Amino acid sequence: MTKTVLVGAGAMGEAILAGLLKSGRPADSLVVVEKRAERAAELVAAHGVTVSDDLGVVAGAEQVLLAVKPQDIFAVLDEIAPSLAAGQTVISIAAGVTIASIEARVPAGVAVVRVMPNTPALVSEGISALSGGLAATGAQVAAAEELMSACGTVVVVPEKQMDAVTAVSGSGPAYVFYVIDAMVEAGVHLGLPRPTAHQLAVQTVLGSAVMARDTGTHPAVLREQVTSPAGTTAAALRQLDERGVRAAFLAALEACRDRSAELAGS
Ligand SMILES: NC(=O)C1=CN([C@@H]2O[C@H](COP(=O)(O)OP(=O)(O)OC[C@H]3O[C@@H](n4cnc5c(N)ncnc54)[C@H](O)[C@@H]3O)[C@@H](O)[C@H]2O)C=CC1
Ligand SMILES: O=C(O)[C@@H]1CCC=N1
Repeated sequence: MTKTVLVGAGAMGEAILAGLLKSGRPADSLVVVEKRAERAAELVAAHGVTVSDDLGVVAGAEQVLLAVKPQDIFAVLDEIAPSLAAGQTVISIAAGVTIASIEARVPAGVAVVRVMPNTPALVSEGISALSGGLAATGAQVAAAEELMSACGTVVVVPEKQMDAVTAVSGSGPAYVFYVIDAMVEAGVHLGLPRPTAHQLAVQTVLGSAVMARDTGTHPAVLREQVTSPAGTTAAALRQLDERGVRAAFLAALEACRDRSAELAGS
């Protein structure tokens, strides 16, 4: 029996698919619905899953995970609603789109769970924040948590925090890749061979993240440990402060949160 139908296998849908398969989820318990034929062929070749272009396959599935754009989700919901029945769970990862707006489009008794994942799901190092809707039972929320735990860590949050979550972790990988890219380019500017600069920057970010997670020490303290009096790090951090990098992060995350809230009405 098809346990889970994944609708929309773009960047995030494929990352979740890959995380599920890597965690040992059998390919025959999943069906992917992807409307672009070229993309569907890529997914079959890369993951050996069944890919359909028929949204009717959601009938009878335990969970229907919607990974289409916020601008497309209501059209998809209107199309699948006649095939849904009480007891099924619709899981949406669409940024900004509220549980209430999804509940209004599905039959009574269909559970809705809203999730904000991130792309490191692809390597099982993602983090997903999850909120259950009114019709979702504890068991259905737990099943959604279990599904997403194949992609990394899962935290349960009140839905009102979802736009802020999107600003920190949903879009967060993009800021980290931006920082890595900037460090590599700066390293090349300073004369390092590009592969060396790349390896140094990536491992530095990875090692720092693991250290922050595993020691539980406040990041400001970890930063102080790197900063010798009148040394090199102090000279670098002074430039970051003078150029307003901390303020830029605040403005960026505020803009992200606001855009997420705007997408509610898309
Ligand atoms: N990209 C990311 O890092 C994250 C994305 N999200 C959310 O995930 C969703 C997808 O985002 P992306 O993967 O970036 O977008 P995308 O545009 O790469 O993927 C969307 C996919 O849905 C397919 N699609 C559209 N309508 C369809 C239909 N009727 N039937 C079947 N397939 C259909 C498209 O062909 C495309 O492959 C969005 O709602 C976004 O807010 C959430 C967290 C992180
Ligand atoms: O950029 C976006 O809208 C999506 C949602 C979170 C990350 N990517």
